[in-house]
Amino acid sequence: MRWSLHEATSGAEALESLHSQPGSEVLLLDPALPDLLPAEFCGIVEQSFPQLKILMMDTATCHVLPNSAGSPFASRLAAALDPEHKTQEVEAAAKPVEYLRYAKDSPRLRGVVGESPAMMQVYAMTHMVASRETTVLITGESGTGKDLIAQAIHQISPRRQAPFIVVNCAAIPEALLESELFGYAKGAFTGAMQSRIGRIHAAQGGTLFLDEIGDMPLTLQSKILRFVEQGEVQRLGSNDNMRVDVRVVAATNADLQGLVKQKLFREDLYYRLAIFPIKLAPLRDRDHDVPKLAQFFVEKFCPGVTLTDEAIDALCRHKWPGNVRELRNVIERASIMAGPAHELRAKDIFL
Ligand SMILES: Nc1ncnc2c1ncn2[C@@H]1O[C@H](COP(=O)(O)OP(=O)(O)OP(=O)(O)O)[C@@H](O)[C@H]1O
Repeated sequence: MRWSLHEATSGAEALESLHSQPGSEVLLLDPALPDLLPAEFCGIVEQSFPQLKILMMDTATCHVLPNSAGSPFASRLAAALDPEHKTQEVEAAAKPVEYLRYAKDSPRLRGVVGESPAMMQVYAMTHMVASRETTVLITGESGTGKDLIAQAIHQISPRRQAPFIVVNCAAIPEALLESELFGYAKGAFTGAMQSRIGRIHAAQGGTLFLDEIGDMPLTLQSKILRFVEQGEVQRLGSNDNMRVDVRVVAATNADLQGLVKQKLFREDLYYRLAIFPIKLAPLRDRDHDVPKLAQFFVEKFCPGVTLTDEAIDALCRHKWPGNVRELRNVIERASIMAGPAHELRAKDIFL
């Protein structure tokens, strides 16, 4: 049987390589990564590539560490790699226990509520990536908080003093999106009386948040790829390439991989954006967060008012197809329905 082998010199490079080689089976990890803690790295791999078996190398001895393989193939490889055959009987998969501990201790993000394991992992990953230049792709259903996490990444990054520019790719008509993003030179089209910089330029030194990236027209994607990869932008109607220093965070609720398969989204752009994916779970899968979130929104819309136990029960029973946004709207409405009362009751809540 032939194997193909891909080498990476950093955690980010390894993640990029894994994304571009779907179906990879085994990862041989030298834990001395230059950019990520091994526990961080294992946590990301666990989330994005649950099928992948990790073999951890002991850098000093070049042995594969015991208990680090989880499939017959991984065990065979471990045995073949380990001259003293120390790992022939290894069984358990490399569970990122250390990583989960790290996630539990991770500081919260300002204005972001939730203590479910899924949110703790989001906090850990946000803190991990914020200080770097890495492109981040935030995924999750509508209303799960992608926008909020994108802002948090910027707020705790070294770029926080510079602009955070949001472009909603679905909200800007296709014909205008290129000039909005890249700007235009005088005379580029009828009505272009003077040159204008685009939103990419406006984010100089800061972060550009490309929301609903799945709606980026195919015709513009190669230009976006060039900007993300090389930091170069070309204004509409101009041949000059201008260099920019902008970090990109993208978000989508679309199935980007599905769009790639349908040839509606460029594969190379997908892999470039998805170097560091952060996935937000739907609220129905983290229902422990519902009471805290509800209380948070009550404080926002009617400070000092409390939620009755029946109201909390009603909220916890709901499945929240619109996720946190729906919960926010329900509490806003309930706070109006309750009038001057000191508590929000189940009958004030319309689901
Ligand atoms: N964990 C959270 N804590 C506090 N507020 C939250 C949280 N998640 C979402 N929200 C709030 O819910 C609303 C929707 O969140 P947001 O706009 O970030 O979702 P989204 O995933 O970007 O949605 P869309 O895909 O529709 O753009 C916002 O008012 C946001 O502040």
